[in-house]
Amino acid sequence: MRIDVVTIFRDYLTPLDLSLVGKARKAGLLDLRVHDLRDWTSDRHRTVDDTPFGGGAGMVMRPDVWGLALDELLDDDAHLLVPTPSGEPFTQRTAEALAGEQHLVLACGRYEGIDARVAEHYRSRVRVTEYSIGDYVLNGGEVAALVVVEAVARLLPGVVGNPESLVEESHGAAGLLEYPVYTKPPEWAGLEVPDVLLSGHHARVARWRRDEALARTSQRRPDLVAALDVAELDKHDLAT
Ligand SMILES: OB(O)c1ccc2cc[nH]c2c1
Repeated sequence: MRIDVVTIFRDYLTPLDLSLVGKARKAGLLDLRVHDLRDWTSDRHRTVDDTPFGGGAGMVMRPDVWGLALDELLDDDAHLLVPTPSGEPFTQRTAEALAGEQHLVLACGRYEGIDARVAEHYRSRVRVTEYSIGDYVLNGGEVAALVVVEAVARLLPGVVGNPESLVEESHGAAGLLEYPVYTKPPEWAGLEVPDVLLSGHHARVARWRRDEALARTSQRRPDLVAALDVAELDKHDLAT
C-alpha cells in the first residue's frame, strides 16, 4: 500500500517513523510519503491560504495550490481522504475497508479548512471521503491523518507480529468493546486477578471474556449494543 500525506506541518507526521508503522515502512510493507503543501506554491511567501468569500474569521486553504499537489499525487486508483470535523465518522469498519486499497492520499487542512471545490473537483476523478475522527475539533487534519494511517497500517499483513491479537480487539467483527486484561503479579495494590483467568479452563475463560465484553459494551457504549450482530458473536465463540 502507498499512502501520501500532504500537510504544511510535516513534523506532525514524524510519529509515523516510529514503532510498528516505522518498522512496516522499513520492511517495505507500507510506502508512506509525507509532502509539504508549500512545495507546490510559486510565490516568495509560499502562500497556501486566503481570506474566506462571504467574510468571517480565519483563512481558507487555496484550491489552486491543493490542485497542483493533488494532480501530481492522485492516480486513478487513489482514494482521497480529507479529515474534517464535518466528515463522516471514521470507524474500525472504515479502517478495514481502507486496508484493502492500494493508494490513499490524505489532504491535511489547516486554518478554517480547504476550499470546498477541491473535494468537489476530485470526486469526478477518484473516490473522495471527507471523514471525522470524532465529535471534537482539532487545529488541523494532521492528528486525524496519524489516526487513519495507524488504524489502517496495523491491519496490513505482516505489520502486527501476531495477527491473532487483532481478532478480539474493541470494535472488532463482533462489534463489542474488548474485555479487561490482566498480567502478573496475581495480586497488586490489594487487587486480585479474577479466579477464572487462573483456572486454565479455556471454555470458562472464553465465556467470562464474552460476558465482560458485553457488560462493558452495555455500560459504556449502549449505542453499539443496538447494532450488535449475534451471528458475529457466534462466529467468534462469543455466544452462549
Ligand atoms: O478536528 B479535525 O479532525 C480537523 C480536521 C481538519 C481541519 C482543518 C482545520 N481544522 C481541522 C480540524
